[in-house]
This record gives sequence, C-alpha cells and structure tokens, in this order.
Amino acid sequence: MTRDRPLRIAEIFGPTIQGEGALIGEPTVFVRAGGCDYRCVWCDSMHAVDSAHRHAWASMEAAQIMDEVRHLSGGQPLTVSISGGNPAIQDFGPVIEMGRAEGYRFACETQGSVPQDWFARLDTLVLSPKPPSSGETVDWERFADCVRAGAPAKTVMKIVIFDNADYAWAQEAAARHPDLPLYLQPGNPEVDPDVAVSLEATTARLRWLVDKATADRWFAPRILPQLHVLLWGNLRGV
Ligand SMILES: C[S@@+](CC[C@H](N)C(=O)[O-])C[C@H]1O[C@@H](n2cnc3c(N)ncnc32)[C@H](O)[C@@H]1O
Ligand SMILES: Nc1nc2[nH]cc(C(=O)O)c2c(=O)[nH]1
Ligand code: SF4
Ligand SMILES: [Mg+2]
Repeated sequence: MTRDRPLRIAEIFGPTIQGEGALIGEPTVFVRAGGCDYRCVWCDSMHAVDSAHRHAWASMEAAQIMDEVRHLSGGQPLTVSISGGNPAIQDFGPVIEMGRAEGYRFACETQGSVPQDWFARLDTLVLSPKPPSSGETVDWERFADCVRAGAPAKTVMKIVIFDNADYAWAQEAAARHPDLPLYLQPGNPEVDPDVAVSLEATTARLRWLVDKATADRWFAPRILPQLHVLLWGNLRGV
C-alpha cells in the first residue's frame, strides 16, 4: 500500500465567503498550502510563500486536513477552496478524494505553472496567470498543460490588474484562451496585515478598471472586487 505524503499547510480557516472570481460570495473553507514557485512582488499571502515562515506551517495528512475542514464546516459539506502558496506543487489528490466521498466540493487557485492530474477531480479550477507588475513571467505552454489537466472541471482565468501594462497584457492572455471565462480584479498594493486598507482607494481602483474596460467596449471579462478586502481589509483567516 502506498502511503500518502503529508502536505505543508500554512493555514486552514473558515467558514467564510469566497471573496474573488467565479465563486464570489460562496460559503467556503480555505485550505492554504505552504510554498510557492513564484515570488510575486505584490503577493498578499507571503506568509504561505516565503520559507522564512516555514516554522509556522503544519505537516498534515489528508485525513487530518479533512478532520479540520469537517470541524470548521460543522460537518456540512460545502466548497473547499484550496489556495496557497501554489497548491499545485503538492499532491492534493487524496484530500479531494476523501472530501468528495463525503459530498464536499473543491475549488483550487493556482497560477498555472505546474499541471497536476488531480486538477481533473476539482469542481472549479481557477488559473491566475501573473501580469508584468508581478515580476514573474508566464510559461504559456505549462499554462495550457494546466488547462488540459483541468478538464472536466470548470476552469476559469482570473487576472490581477495593477496598471495599464497589466490591462494590455490581460487582453493578450484572453486572446490566447478565449474559451476560458475571464475574471479581472484590481490589485491591492497594501498587503501588510497590520496596515488598514483604504476603502476609498480600493473602490477607486475598481472604478478605474471598470471605466477602462467599458470605454474600450471590452465585454469579455467580469470585473470584481476582492470582497474579503472590502469587508475585512488584510485580516488573515477570513
Ligand atoms: C495568494 S494567491 C494563491 C494561489 C496561487 N499562487 C495564485 O497566485 O493563483 C490567490 C489569488 O490572490 C491573488 N492576489 C495575490 N496578491 C494580490 C494582490 N496584492 N492584489 C490582488 N490580488 C492578489 C492572486 O493573483 C491569486 O489570484
Ligand atoms: N475570503 C477570501 N477569499 C479569497 N479568495 C482567494 C483568496 C486567496 O487568498 O487565495 C481568498 C482569501 O484569503 N479569503
Ligand atoms: S503565485 Fe500566488 S502565492 Fe505565489 S507569490 Fe504569486 S500571488 Fe503569491
Ligand atoms: Mg488572498
């Protein structure tokens, strides 16, 4: 019998609502994986990326992860959102299989740099390729591998926009993958959990993006705020 390898988990929290993209507003428990192959300059989850925080990550078997999810959801099957870090550098297959058997649904957020067989067992795969402002460069062949690996899960693309260059880049990304439903969200430049987020500045960034897309008559994307940032700023665990 093969033994599942334990997973590096930065945090498990909820229930809360999914604050971004296709499942916005949906009740969910988050499982945040530790470790990432990217270092986006504006990452809002560096506590799950930078190995300086490794000491705070837990090593958990699939069954322990599902125990915690079950505890947080009060045993009611809901959507589990797997995020990170990049969860695709680990094997979440056993967690998904265990949860599905109990009626849980699974969504996963990843940048699309590493394809995994277990993507096909998700309900929703959110691929979030990184625009120029992140400082990272997308390998579009690997990204296409991730799209292929995701079938038959519902796969969507979600792009963070900080500036005009990101916006133009998102239009090119959309042209590469016209079949993927597209979601845009303005970037949050203030990611320090100890610094209050300005609601006014946050809504101004959303207005800027909506104005830009409507002026261009670019109707392909849905444009959404980070609902959790509007409600709780950079608070962790929500
Ligand atoms: C923290 S990442 C973890 C999953 C995966 N590594 C990824 O980037 O898709 C989750 C989502 O938050 C977005 N994100 C990260 N930092 C952000 C920021 N400062 N403003 C807006 N969105 C951000 C990412 O682009 C991604 O869509
Ligand atoms: N409520 C809430 N919604 C989210 N959507 C994506 C998140 C993430 O950090 O991956 C996130 C998060 O951390 N909290
Ligand atoms: S890929 Fe995601 S988790 Fe990794 S550094 Fe970028 S935003 Fe953060
Ligand atoms: Mg986040």
